[in-house]
Amino acid sequence: MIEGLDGAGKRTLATGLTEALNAEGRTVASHAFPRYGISVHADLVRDALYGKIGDLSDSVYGMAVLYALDRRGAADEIRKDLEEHDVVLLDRYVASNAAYNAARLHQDEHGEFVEWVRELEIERFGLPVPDLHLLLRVPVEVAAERAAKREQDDDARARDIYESDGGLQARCGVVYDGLANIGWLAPWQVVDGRSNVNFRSLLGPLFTP
Ligand SMILES: Nc1ncnc2c1ncn2[C@@H]1O[C@H](COP(=O)(O)OP(=O)(O)OP(=O)(O)O)[C@@H](O)[C@H]1O
Ligand SMILES: Cc1cn([C@H]2C[C@H](O)[C@@H](COP(=O)(O)O)O2)c(=O)[nH]c1=O
Repeated sequence: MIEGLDGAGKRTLATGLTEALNAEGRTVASHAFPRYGISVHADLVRDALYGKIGDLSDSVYGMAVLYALDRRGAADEIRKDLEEHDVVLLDRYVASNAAYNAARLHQDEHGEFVEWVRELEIERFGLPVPDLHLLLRVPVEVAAERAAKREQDDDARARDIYESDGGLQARCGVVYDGLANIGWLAPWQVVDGRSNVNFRSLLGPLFTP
């Protein structure tokens, strides 16, 4: 699973890893969450993030359930991919829901919230437990600069309410670090994303989490 702040470079990392794995003769399946344009739940997430569904986005638990329903719809496909491919790369997964939405709550509520996300997505929805999280860590300012650059390259991609909230991104970075420290749900490997990532150096950890 590739995790990190908005604009951290997750999609770039997923592409680089896929190329490096293919060059080693490994087959790769990949998915990115939310699955905009693929799932009705993801499209509802997008509408909420752009303020098109009243005050739905104010509800931390409501948003988390929508993200989780999007993933639940992909569970069978992910399980099939796990059988048919050497590696399944997911650009955001359950940990995104824990990190981003915990970051919208008071710090005292974080522990209870991340446990609720685990219980909802893994136990009730039966989503596969990841083998490894790759946390692409970059300073918030760098992630924001990259997100802004990407916006210039693709003007159809305006910033959503999470992306435009620098405070949220900073708190989310702190929650991610906490999840990585306790090895939440699965092992975590922190990847320094400030400069170019050496994709080949990550192939070992992918097979020995
Ligand atoms: N290591 C890097 N150094 C410099 N620029 C980078 C690096 N990685 C990615 N970028 C650039 O930063 C921008 C955002 O990258 P990318 O789309 O991969 O991020 P992302 O984490 O998937 O974003 P989001 O979560 O918002 O979809 C792109 O313009 C990309 O080319
Ligand atoms: C999958 C997922 C995502 N989020 C948050 C993280 C981002 O700020 C937005 C949208 O994701 P994108 O990478 O910008 O397309 O949603 C979340 O809170 N919970 C999730 O499960």
